[in-house]
Amino acid sequence: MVTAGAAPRAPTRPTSPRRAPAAGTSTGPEYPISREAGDRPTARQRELAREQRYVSTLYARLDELRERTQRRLDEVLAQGATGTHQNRSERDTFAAMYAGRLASLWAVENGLCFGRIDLAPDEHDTATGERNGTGTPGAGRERTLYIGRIGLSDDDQRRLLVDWRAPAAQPFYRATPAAPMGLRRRRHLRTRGRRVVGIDDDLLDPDTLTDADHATLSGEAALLASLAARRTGRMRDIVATIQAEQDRIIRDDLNGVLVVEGGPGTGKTVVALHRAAYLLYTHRERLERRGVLIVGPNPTFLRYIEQVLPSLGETDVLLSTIGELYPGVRAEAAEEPRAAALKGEARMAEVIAAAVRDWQRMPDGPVEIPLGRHTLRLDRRSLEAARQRALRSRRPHNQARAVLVRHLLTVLARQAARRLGKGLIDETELEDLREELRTEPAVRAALNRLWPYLTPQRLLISLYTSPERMARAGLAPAERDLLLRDRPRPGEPYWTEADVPLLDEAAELLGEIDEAVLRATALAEEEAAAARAARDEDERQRLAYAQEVLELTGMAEMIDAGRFAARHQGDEPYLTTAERAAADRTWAFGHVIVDEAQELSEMAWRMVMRRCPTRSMTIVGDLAQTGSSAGARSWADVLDPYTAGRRRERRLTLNYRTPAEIMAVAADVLALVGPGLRAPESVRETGAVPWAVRLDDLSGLPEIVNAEIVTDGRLGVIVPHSRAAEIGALVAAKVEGAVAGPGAEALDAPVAVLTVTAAKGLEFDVVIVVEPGLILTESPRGPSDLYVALTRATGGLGVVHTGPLPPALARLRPREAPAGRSGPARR
Ligand SMILES: Nc1ncnc2c1ncn2[C@@H]1O[C@H](COP(=O)(O)OP(=O)(O)OP(=O)(O)O)[C@@H](O)[C@H]1O
Repeated sequence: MVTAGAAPRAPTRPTSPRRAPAAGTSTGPEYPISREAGDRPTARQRELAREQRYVSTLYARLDELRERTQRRLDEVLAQGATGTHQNRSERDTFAAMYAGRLASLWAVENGLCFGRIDLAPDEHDTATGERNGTGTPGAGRERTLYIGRIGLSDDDQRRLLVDWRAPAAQPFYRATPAAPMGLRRRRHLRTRGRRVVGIDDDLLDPDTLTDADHATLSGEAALLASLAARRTGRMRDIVATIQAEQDRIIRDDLNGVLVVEGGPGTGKTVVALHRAAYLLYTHRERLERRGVLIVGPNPTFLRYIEQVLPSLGETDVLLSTIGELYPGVRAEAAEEPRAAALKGEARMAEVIAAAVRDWQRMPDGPVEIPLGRHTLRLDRRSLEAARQRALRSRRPHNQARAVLVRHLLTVLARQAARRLGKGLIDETELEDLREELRTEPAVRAALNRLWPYLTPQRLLISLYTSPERMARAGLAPAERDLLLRDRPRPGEPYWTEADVPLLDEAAELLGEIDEAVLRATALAEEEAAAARAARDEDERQRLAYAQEVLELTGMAEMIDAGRFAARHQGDEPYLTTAERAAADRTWAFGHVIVDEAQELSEMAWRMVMRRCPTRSMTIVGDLAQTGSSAGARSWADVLDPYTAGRRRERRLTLNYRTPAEIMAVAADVLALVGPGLRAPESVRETGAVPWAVRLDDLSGLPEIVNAEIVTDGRLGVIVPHSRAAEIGALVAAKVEGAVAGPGAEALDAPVAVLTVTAAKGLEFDVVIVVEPGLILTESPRGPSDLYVALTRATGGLGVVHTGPLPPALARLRPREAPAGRSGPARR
């Protein structure tokens, strides 16, 4: 997995996941008849032992493949760094291939096999389109296929395990009693490490139930156990429990724009990630070459989801925020939401274009160039003619400069010839004179002033620091005030997330500058300092990554991290597609997935669409959760300009995260977002009633947080933006292990204090929302923000407030404040 703006991270060796206690039966919309397991323990144990034998065979095969791959890798590396360039590059390619394969084989250790389907006699061919399965062979008899994270076969090409993405596995996710797709039974295998610890069966043809079948019936147990499991701070894959409505989206066609809408917790993110894995599996060749990009709302969210794809065996996908999509720029500065909203408006494209044109204006009077005893002169007409030629070339600014320069050098050369007393000169003499003049410092300086080389950074800095330039680019006085800034100061972050699409837009209009020219025109001080800082950080991360990969693949003793990292850096076949794409602004991806897509501004969409000219995209979001004032109000508004109205829309309707008790509260807030909006239906209840505590002041908050901490789980304290620093400091000081603010640390901490923006897309076992009244009123999208905050919990929800409780939260059950903290709870 590669994260943009940072060096790629190595897939990590999975650790043992936390397992949920078995859950009881419930009736879900897509699930067939079910009964509680365990009433015939002996039959059940026999079944467990049978499955254990099979699963052990699979792990033995996995071990064998790992050993084999490791041996091949060792052989390639043992050849050493000798031979021709071609030999070396072939060896590197093989080494990369084996190292990648090895990483994938390690990544599937946990939950290697999680399911099995039994096909009714003679039905298997039509149901699966597959020639063979495993288990009992022979025509006219029941066939069994085991489903797992990857496909495995033995040395005679007999299939042992079917990859969950293969067509043969589809009935495992889609079959229902009404449409059994040839299945008699679907079995979920629960494993701990390599041990099979549980079996849950869905019988799709109840008429054929045998006595032994009764022992393992349990229906939705696998799903409910997974939903009730404690959160670890990292998203897990759901490969064992994908639901039918989700599976249809995961396996949807690669081409065209697919929009997936759904309320909070409906699995949009997790489905999008499984779709990426499915598409890579099904269209491997196309997508491996062009790559897959996943855009997420913030770096913390990307850390939250980054393990999902490696756990599905896919490590070569680029994860990026909008702010990280411009190579070499770190968008780390904060800015006022109003400024960000303005920068996000589509008309900024015209502003940037006007800002470029502003640099292409010619002076009103003539330009005089002293040259020894003579002075050459470019009059207004020649200047304008040169400019028109450059514009007519339709090349980007930095390339069109060559057209203008050539024209003006010709004018100057003719003039110089006349001054030197030469009459008509031929083409060769003219060329010689042009080249001579080109190297004259005075000529170069004059041409540079007329049409300078521009980097996107220089263009934007010159715009933001000059009200005159902003006015000429079409910005109104109030808008200029909003955007006006000082020049960058060394060591201080300058670029904001909303600047990135503008830099990208500018880069399109300006075009590349020759490397040599860039060096010669010496970057501005601050740009050079920023570039150096970025390079040092990249270097540090690259080394850390290299070390991780080497350890993972057992190569650490054969090659040092520095050399490995250097090889990654160069233009070597060793670079993965995602790594190459991350470094190339103009890379066109084979498929782009945008998560929390409602947050993207119009300018951000322009940038994302440039990365995906084929428009093979999955767009995932919920308009009711839009928090950014630059975000979307309708999909048609943001997508029609690029898709000509052609897009497929799918809806997810069930909420797997938030229990019904919490959704009832959230639904009242959703009504404030828009009348008629419907919250998704929760698949479970917990019996825990959401509560509210009123305090006189927030000094009592840490005590409440301490009382709610979940053993081995995660608690999120969600706070208003304007009070984030103060409340974060208070909780971090008084609650052990609490972390204030976003970042990987917040994900790993037992308690994280976050704003709604930072908590977007995340989830916690328990959530405490602080000062909901302020969250509602402090931004124009306040109701959406509060809706997002309330729907982050998988278990408990509490609200702590000092002012009156907003009427929309009337369903919360009032709770006593801790003794001495305030009087009795009141509304
Ligand atoms: N089929 C499933 N099996 C097990 N868990 C699931 C399933 N579908 C979703 N979940 C779980 O539900 C939770 C919510 O999923 P996810 O974060 O993808 O939802 P979302 O629609 O993106 O939510 P939001 O819009 O609020 O960010 C996650 O913990 C996810 O693992």
